[in-house]
Amino acid sequence: MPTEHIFPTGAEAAADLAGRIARILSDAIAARGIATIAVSGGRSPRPVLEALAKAPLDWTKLIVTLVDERWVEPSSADSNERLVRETLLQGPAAEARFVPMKNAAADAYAGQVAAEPDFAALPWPLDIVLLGMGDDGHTASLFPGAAELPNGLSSPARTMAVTPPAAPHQRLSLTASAILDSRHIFLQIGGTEKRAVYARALAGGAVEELPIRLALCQDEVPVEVWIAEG
Ligand SMILES: O=C(O)[C@H](O)[C@@H](O)[C@H](O)[C@H](O)COP(=O)(O)O
Repeated sequence: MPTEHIFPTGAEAAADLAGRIARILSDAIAARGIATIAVSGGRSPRPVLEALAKAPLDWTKLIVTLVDERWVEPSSADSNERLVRETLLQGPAAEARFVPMKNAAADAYAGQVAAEPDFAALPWPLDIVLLGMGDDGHTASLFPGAAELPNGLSSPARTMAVTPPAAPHQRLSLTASAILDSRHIFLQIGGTEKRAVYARALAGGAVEELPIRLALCQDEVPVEVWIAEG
């Protein structure tokens, strides 16, 4: 059962989440000399990443990567890499080592072949995986109905390529096993629709129906959820 942190607004939830992330990363650096975080894209993480960038961390000891990426140029407004560079990797935080997902391959499938060694070489388990969730219950780029979903849920690889059934761009994504090879999973949700999907996911059922269940319906990795009521 996840630990829930409920706030009236998204801004308050984001500020609290950023503080929690900073404390865990600081403890990881103190304990192991290095800390790793994989962050999601989309709209929700922006205020968290902007607040985290201001945390007084030894950024030279931090590895930042992505939970998933749209197969677009990093200059694209749809790029998760661009989101991270514009929000988190600013000021002192720009000293962090960033491991991108997008590479020069023509598509996400060739891109996955090129990216996998870089992700396999990360110091697993990751300290934090920051997830979001779509209204369809997807997380990362593990989309219900995607042809690649069964592989994404079972593969021992760290990354997978996927063509979402109803979202733009091919994607590169962490697999379920990579997401679960972490010390902390944090999920950020807000709004009525997502809170309803979250409640359905918690009630149990097939992970293929609501892939967020891969994180919510397991007891191996501690999961905390930041819920904005507004
Ligand atoms: O690349 C992406 O789109 C994300 O990684 C994706 O999994 C996201 O977390 C959800 O789609 C929620 O997105 P919002 O935070 O924008 O609602």
